[in-house]
Amino acid sequence: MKYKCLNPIAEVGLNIFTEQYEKTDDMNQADIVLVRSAAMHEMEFTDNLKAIARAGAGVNNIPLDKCAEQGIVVFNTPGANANGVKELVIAGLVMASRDIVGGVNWVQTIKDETGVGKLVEKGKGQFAGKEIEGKKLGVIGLGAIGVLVANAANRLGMEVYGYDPFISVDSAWNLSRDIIHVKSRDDIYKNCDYITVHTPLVEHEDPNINTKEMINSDSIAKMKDGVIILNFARDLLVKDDDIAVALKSGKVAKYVTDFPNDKTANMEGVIAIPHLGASTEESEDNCAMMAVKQLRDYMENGNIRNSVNYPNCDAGVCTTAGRIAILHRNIPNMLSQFTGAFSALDINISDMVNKSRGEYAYTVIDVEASDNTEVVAKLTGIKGVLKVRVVK
Ligand SMILES: NC(=O)C1=CN([C@@H]2O[C@H](COP(=O)(O)OP(=O)(O)OC[C@H]3O[C@@H](n4cnc5c(N)ncnc54)[C@H](O)[C@@H]3O)[C@@H](O)[C@H]2O)C=CC1
Ligand SMILES: O=C(O)CCC(=O)C(=O)O
Repeated sequence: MKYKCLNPIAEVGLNIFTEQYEKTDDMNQADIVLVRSAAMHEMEFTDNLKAIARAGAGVNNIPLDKCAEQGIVVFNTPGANANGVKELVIAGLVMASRDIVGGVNWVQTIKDETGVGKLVEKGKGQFAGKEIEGKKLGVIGLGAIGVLVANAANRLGMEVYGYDPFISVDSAWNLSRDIIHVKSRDDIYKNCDYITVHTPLVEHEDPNINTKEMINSDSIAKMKDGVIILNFARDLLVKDDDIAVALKSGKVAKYVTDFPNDKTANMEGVIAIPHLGASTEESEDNCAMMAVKQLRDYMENGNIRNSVNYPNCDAGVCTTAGRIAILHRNIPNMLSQFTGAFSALDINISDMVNKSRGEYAYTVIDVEASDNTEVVAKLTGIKGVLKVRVVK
């Protein structure tokens, strides 16, 4: 089996591949792809491609529907880089409150003069700031990162407000009881001195689901004067032109972004970090290991864990002679056609697992026959079947 890495993937993860797996530079030869932030929307995928693993959380660089249509399972690695991002968000809170960046840059301008120590004591007043303790922080999106940020800020003495209409049970369990749970984004906007966004980028007509450009002139108008906004999620969550106006007027005191672009990189009042949230040894290792383990389980057993376009499915390890995995549409009458195809060829089904997610479904069938070439051809011809894999 061949794998291609579209971005550098930590060696400790790639080492989990056995000798059954071989690295390729040719996308057309790849059975599986590992990716971080590389843009995949314009790529064409061959029938050979079976799975893509995003070593990270955000999957907006991957065409999920196109992949699902081609029977390509897309995985991500939820939570594996959350601590790395949390730590940088805390740094962002402090950097936006104390002019650390301005001060450090200023020292570079005086470093060759004599009496630097005296100059520092004389000039440091221009970089004085505020403390974060006692201030109000609003966290929009209480997933793996948002929960860690909320709890850490709370431990640093901030009063933390959290908003997430789709919060998972796990996140709810992990959230400190001190976090003030609010029911609308507006409650965050009107109350908080600092606002940090930790949602995926979602474009949707329902404004409660949509996150694209959720920070815009309307939402900013509802915020406190001098608010500080942090964006370690995706640049398109914030409308750049609106933040520019708000920074100029002082309505927004600072905008900290991990996603500088042509506009924000040149904006006064912006602290621009070059997408370093997950760039730690630990996060990169965690993501790579999780991605490779999930890919191997899919390739070797047909199991799906942490997919973002197909249902999760655990069929365990196959103990019979053969295992066939079918990626198909979630429409009526599929299972009866599958079992009919096997019975027409007199093949006994030992076990079957069927799972669905939205428009797509996944069926794993264990059989007592070891040569399943004929039944695979039959299954492939069924309307609504997107891909058939012989796992064993
Ligand atoms: N700067 C960086 O290097 C990194 C950035 N990210 C970005 O951060 C985002 C969040 O990452 P994780 O916390 O790991 O993901 P996650 O999936 O654990 O959490 C996302 C949370 O957002 C919530 N959410 C979704 N739509 C919402 C809405 N309309 N309003 C409020 N909450 C909403 C979900 O319910 C979920 O709890 C990722 O999608 C990615 O874009 C993630 C990792 C690294
Ligand atoms: O791989 C990276 O460094 C980017 C991490 C990220 O943005 C994500 O996981 O969503």
